[in-house]
Amino acid sequence: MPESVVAPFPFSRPRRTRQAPWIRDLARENSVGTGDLIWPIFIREGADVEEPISSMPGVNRLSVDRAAIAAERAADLGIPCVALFPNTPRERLSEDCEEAWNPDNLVNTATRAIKRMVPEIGVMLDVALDPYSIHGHDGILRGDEIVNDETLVALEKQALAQAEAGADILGPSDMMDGRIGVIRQALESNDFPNTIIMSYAAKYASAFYGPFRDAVGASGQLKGDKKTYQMDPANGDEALREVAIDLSEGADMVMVKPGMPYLDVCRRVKERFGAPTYAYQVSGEYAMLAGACDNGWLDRDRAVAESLIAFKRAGCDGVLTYFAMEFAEKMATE
Ligand SMILES: NCc1[nH]cc(CCC(=O)O)c1CC(=O)O
Repeated sequence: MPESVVAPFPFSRPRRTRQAPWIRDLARENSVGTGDLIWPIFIREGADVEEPISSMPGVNRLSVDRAAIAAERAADLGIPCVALFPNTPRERLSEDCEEAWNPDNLVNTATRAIKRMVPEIGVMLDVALDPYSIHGHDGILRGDEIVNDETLVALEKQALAQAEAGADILGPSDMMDGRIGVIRQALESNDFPNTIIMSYAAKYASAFYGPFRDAVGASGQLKGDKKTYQMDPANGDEALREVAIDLSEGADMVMVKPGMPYLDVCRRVKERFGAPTYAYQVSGEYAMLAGACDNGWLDRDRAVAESLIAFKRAGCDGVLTYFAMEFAEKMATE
């Protein structure tokens, strides 16, 4: 930040540059557009279905065909990328999570369907085992431990199946140690040199993921918490170490998650590394805002826009947000 030189009042009157829309436009430091957004979509089984998620009013689980149509609409509105999350049928959950590397699982099938219908939109997939495990954890459970290195073997298989299906960005969201290096090595050795890795680098053990676990059907199962692998919300320096590790292992882009309660972390990450930096405005943040808006306590359009510009102001290059479509639709009509 350049040191600001400010004249004493009345020579300095900050209100001069706020007096009318044209001068506010001219003085504005940041902007957020549809090109900054990644839209997360929940995928479910079946055909021609859209199923509401009660803890995320306004968000639906879509069948693969509906997801492809939605992705086409997103592309038309200028959204560059969608992120897909599966609501895996119960009978496909297991201890070993082999559904995660099934080439025909929900997200891989949806990726192929979207890439066929809308080749110009980016598709991002989460690399993590929680939507496939019977216990809802992001790794393999042995006794009461989430075992790191055995999980890496599973994540590698999952990542390769996703790259094979045509995913453009892989988003390891599991917080195992060493996973970026393993996945990058596997991609290089298997002729996927262009697959992008957006690492969930600073991912906190947060209360704000509750509605997501509902959406993917993992809330019932989860035993205990994720504190042995996700970060302590009290820590900031540790986030910088996590980001440093992931970049040094070959991540192209990094993410901070959740978003709004961690804007300080976004700022520090961007300033320290200058890498492409993203925030995930997570399900609980969506639920909080949507709930207040639905009750008439907040003006939805304004609250959503303000929440998104905050990420840009904090230094993020983009945001994963469940508000992406409504924001894009609003922008298109303005
Ligand atoms: N590893 C899975 C994953 N990927 C994205 C989210 C949360 C997204 C959201 O809350 O919107 C989670 C949940 C978790 O870690 O428990």
